[in-house]
Amino acid sequence: MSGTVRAACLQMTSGDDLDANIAEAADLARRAVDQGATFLTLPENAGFLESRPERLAGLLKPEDGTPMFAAMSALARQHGVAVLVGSTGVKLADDARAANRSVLFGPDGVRLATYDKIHMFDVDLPDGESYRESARYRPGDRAVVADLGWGRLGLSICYDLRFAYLYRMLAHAGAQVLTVPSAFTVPTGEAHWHVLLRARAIETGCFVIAPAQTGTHPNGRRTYGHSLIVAPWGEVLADAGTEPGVIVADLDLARVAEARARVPALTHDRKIAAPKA
Ligand SMILES: O=C(O)CNC(=O)[C@H](CS)NC(=O)CCC(=O)C(=O)O
Repeated sequence: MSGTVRAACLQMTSGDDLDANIAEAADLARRAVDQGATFLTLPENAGFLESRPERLAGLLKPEDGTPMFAAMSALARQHGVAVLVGSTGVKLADDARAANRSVLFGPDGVRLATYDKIHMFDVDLPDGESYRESARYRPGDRAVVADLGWGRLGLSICYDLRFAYLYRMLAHAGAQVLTVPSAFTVPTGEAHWHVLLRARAIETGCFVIAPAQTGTHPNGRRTYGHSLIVAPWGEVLADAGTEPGVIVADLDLARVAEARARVPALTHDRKIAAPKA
């Protein structure tokens, strides 16, 4: 599959008001469509960014009752564009924990793929920030690719970015574009965000599209912003900075094959023995 597609990252500051988050996403989506984008991506926790357990309980709904999914399916159909809801928390029937779930809608509004975040952000940062994502969310255990008319996507979410094997697996499964919707912390974003995203693009010869949360959220969290679109050779095509807004870039799918022809590292994997302890 080939051709050129205009992709957009919708950079948001999501809070705990479901309707307000949908309104922000819809406003940014219209701006992206006005700029000619036909593939729209929303960040992690686009539906709500809320970790306080007493509030979280009221926000979680089953996938088919999740308002952000319903709204973005309708918007996709209305504008005839594909929309990736980077993630929202989804209540599960068979687990007290929720899923941190990405859903992709095609231009007819039909759901094309569902991905549950695999790697849980259980981290204590030196500045005192502490996260226990696994207390609230059940990790996924399955990598996911999805086909749009113009190419194949490999899905991931935020902290997954630190696990290169996932992206290599997605590239070997035929992905040409990797999506990394995120809500990165400010200190880890400053230190690692751009270099990790560029590394994943370079290692796999894929475009990388990383829509991000930004700013200060109602629960007191701060996120790094800098939604990024990276080309397969590693160049940054667009960077959203720190304000909410939209960035777009044209993805020429021929550049995937070009980057992989220049350095065919993806075809040079080896089976190796582990080191002796
Ligand atoms: O907790 C919430 O409110 C919403 N969840 C998130 O924002 C998620 C899980 S805690 N954040 C990350 O994965 C940040 C990863 C990151 O920053 C890194 O890898 O450095």
